[in-house]
Amino acid sequence: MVIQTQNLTKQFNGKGGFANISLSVREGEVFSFLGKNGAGKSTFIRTLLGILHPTSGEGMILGKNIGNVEVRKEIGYLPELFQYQNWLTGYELLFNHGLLYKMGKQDIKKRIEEVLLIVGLKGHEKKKLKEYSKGMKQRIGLGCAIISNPKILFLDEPTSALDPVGRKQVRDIISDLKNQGKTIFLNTHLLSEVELISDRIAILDKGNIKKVGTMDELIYSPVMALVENINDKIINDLKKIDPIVNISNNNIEIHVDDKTIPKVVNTIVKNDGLLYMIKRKENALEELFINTVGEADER
Ligand SMILES: Nc1ncnc2c1ncn2[C@@H]1O[C@H](COP(=O)(O)OP(=O)(O)OP(=O)(O)O)[C@@H](O)[C@H]1O
Repeated sequence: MVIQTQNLTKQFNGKGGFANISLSVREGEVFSFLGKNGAGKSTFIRTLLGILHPTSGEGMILGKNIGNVEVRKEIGYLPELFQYQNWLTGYELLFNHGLLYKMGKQDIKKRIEEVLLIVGLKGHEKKKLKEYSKGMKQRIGLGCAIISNPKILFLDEPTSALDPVGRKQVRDIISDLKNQGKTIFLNTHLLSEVELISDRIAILDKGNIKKVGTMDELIYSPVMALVENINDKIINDLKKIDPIVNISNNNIEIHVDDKTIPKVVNTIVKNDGLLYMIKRKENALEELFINTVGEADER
């Protein structure tokens, strides 16, 4: 486990923050923290980074207590709404971050070349940040987070302010970093992002963890079929595949894995059902999220 917490709590005069969080993050996984505004996501990351002092409980990163100076070198952090020094060039920003990590100048220069390729900004490094688009700024922010080639990356809402193209670019970089073996802890409230890149998810509500698991563990997303001529034979045969198959009007809702879908299709068609469409139900994560945290306003 690269990150481990035990009853970790951070509150501000007994309020806000998060409470009694016990979780483990495995090496090389993308772990997403999902929660509404004000759920406590940023406070959790800032506590793990040692920026905030915990109220109680324990946290370990790479086997050392949170806040340990040696461990900080192994951690990259992209804060939410990172403030860019617009008068600097991309190159200068990366260079300054290298200095913050106390890297040697030659090492920084070498690493900047690698980083520019990873974040797709090669050729743009001499431009001032004020000329960068939002997406480019977020990517140079990611570049700063990985300048020291850290083992763990904490990314706080890295895609929230971006358009779909910018989001995909950042998502692709996150996938590449995961493929390089980095462990990535991601804060987000964008459910679509979570579905696309996370290995495991924790849902946080008002400072408490409500659910943790893989997508498959958390979401049971049924397959929906639109069928005319539903008859007893179809119903009986489908019940043999899934005893709790749900049928209403022309809709069939059945719980099967992908490999079983052809069998469902075959059962419908061979019994004279007219199959117009079959697909897995969408928004399953959204449903789970809303059922877990409710629709009320933030605290
Ligand atoms: N320095 C602080 N002093 C007092 N309360 C704080 C402080 N920082 C955060 N809080 C409170 O702690 C709670 C969690 O805030 P936090 O910023 O961690 O949430 P979040 O899930 O990251 O939200 P967002 O998505 O809006 O960034 C909120 O109620 C917030 O008002």
